[in-house]
Amino acid sequence: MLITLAEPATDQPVVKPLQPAIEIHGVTKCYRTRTGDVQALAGIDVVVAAGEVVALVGPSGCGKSTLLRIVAGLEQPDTGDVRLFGLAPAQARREHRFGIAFQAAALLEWRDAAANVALPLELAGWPPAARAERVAALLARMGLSDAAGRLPRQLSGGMQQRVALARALALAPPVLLLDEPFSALDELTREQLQGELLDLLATIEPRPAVLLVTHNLAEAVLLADRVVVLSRRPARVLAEVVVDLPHPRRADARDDEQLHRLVARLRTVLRRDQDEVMGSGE
Ligand SMILES: Nc1ncnc2c1ncn2[C@@H]1O[C@H](COP(=O)(O)OP(=O)(O)OP(=O)(O)O)[C@@H](O)[C@H]1O
Repeated sequence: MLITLAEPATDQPVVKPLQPAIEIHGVTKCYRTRTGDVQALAGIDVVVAAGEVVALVGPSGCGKSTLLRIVAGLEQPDTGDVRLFGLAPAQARREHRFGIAFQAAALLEWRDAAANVALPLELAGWPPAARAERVAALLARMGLSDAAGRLPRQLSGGMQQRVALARALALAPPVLLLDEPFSALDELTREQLQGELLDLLATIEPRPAVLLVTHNLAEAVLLADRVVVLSRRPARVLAEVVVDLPHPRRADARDDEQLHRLVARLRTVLRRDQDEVMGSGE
């Protein structure tokens, strides 16, 4: 079944069909700390097409979240340029061009599930009746209708992440930024949510472009159309691997031999990078 989570927004400019969803060009970032400079990103170029799912993988601390935060306009790059459908991140945020979800669901603890999902709609000035209808549809889509009135602390970790995803999707953004959305969950719940995200992406029309940060290689391959492999810090792009598993994908594709082969390929790229560092005596 195809569902339309996209509400016709009156003030949303038309998106040109061939325009990339996300363009990251020559982005560098250095954090200045009391104990010295931390060079996080060393010239990153990544382009994500409309409707494409791209996973960013790399060693712990290499700069994946930094890059995602720069795309979201939460950090400024030192050099380089980021555009979402041609807009700078701050403008893209004002125009509700992206939704974002993090590892910790980051829900407002005093608001129930429905009110958390409603937040972006409130900020965008939706009238109460339209808001309520939209929130009910989103909660139903995430299997959370019975939990609408519960506070975050009354929800399991998986349910909290579902609420966070529903909130990120509330304004039907054409871009979804996901930073380790499932990594705080136990393995079974994580697999369950991966399956739900696959279903969601297969049924949302039009499909949003997704930039997904994960350190889990199997998750990257299962969910993404393309995996961008970042090096150890300062991060640069080591490889881009196209995931040619068929669509629509189901969660049981995780047992697919082709998936395992792709994971092995990613691991080889990362290991080679690691070995270079060891070889250089660092
Ligand atoms: N605000 C900050 N100030 C100083 N250093 C920072 C800041 N944010 C991140 N860093 C440093 O920048 C580097 C990249 O961090 P980042 O969180 O982007 O990596 P990551 O690849 O997402 O890590 P992980 O996989 O462990 O989540 C790390 O060395 C981190 O300690």
